[in-house]
Amino acid sequence: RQAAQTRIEELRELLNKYNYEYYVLDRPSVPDAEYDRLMQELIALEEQYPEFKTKDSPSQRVGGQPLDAFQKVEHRIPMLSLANAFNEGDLRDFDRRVRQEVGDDVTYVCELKIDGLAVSVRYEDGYFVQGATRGDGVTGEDITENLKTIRSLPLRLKEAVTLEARGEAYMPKASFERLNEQRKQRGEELFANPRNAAAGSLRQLDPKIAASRHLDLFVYGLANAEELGIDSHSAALDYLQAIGFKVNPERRRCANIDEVIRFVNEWHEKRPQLPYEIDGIVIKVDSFEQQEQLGATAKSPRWAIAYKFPAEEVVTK
Ligand SMILES: Cc1ccc(Cn2cc(C(N)=O)ccc2=O)c(C)c1
Repeated sequence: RQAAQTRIEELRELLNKYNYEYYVLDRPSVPDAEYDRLMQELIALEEQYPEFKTKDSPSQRVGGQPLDAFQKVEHRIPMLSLANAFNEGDLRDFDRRVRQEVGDDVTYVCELKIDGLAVSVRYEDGYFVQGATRGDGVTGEDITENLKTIRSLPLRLKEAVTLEARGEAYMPKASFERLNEQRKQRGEELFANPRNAAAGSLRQLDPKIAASRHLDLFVYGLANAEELGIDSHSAALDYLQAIGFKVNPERRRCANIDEVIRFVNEWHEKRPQLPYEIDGIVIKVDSFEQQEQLGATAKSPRWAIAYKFPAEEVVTK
């Protein structure tokens, strides 16, 4: 019995590591069959010794019983929405307003705006405890069970830290094409785009359906960064990556708005090459002190803006 508990702990650590290598680093160190064999062993041992099953066990990712309804969740820190920019002039106006307030010594961070569903994920002592949709920014829906099926979401962080992260759950283009192909074969209604498919998948009460949709997640913010002594957005992103989250690598610190505009144009060009859809670029003032100085309107922060790409010309096949 003691041997079983030790073996279960060993398998749990090993499989969590393999998940991280495969889904976060995109660099598996073992063949899929090896992963599968070990997962089957863990599931069998947890069946035999349920008392040794823990909430960070990778066996929790295949989806449990369907829920009757989603519970409501109040976001301790509201999830703000971003004002939009549609052209270079809007970006220069944003930059002028920022520099009028905080002076010319300002650094921006540019990130790809993933076209998915904004979610909030809470961890206590390093363990994933709850995940919710954005909802209206203050009240969202508890989709913890569905988020557990996203393999790149760590069930346990590399540090025993209590935090709330924000991210975008999305469906990669390849998963979207495969899913619509399947639905077409079954004569079911097709999803219009990956964003709708991701939203529809996370709104399923049955987590086994969410698990079958191959969703993914990029984490892009830390709601309680300052509690953790972090002083800039770029430092928050590096920290999130270091403790085990999947953070989008195509981020860049820019010393001025001209560099921001170069980044925006570069990714407008390169957008079709990405394995996921983006609908623009998010630009944030990097320093939290300067973010504080700029503050927020009732709806959105004055220290960030979302540059929206024109809707991609859909080539109807
Ligand atoms: C049968 C089977 C098992 C696992 C996987 C994918 N995969 C692989 C690994 C791995 N190699 O470290 C880790 C997690 C995981 O989900 C596939 C595609 C098929």
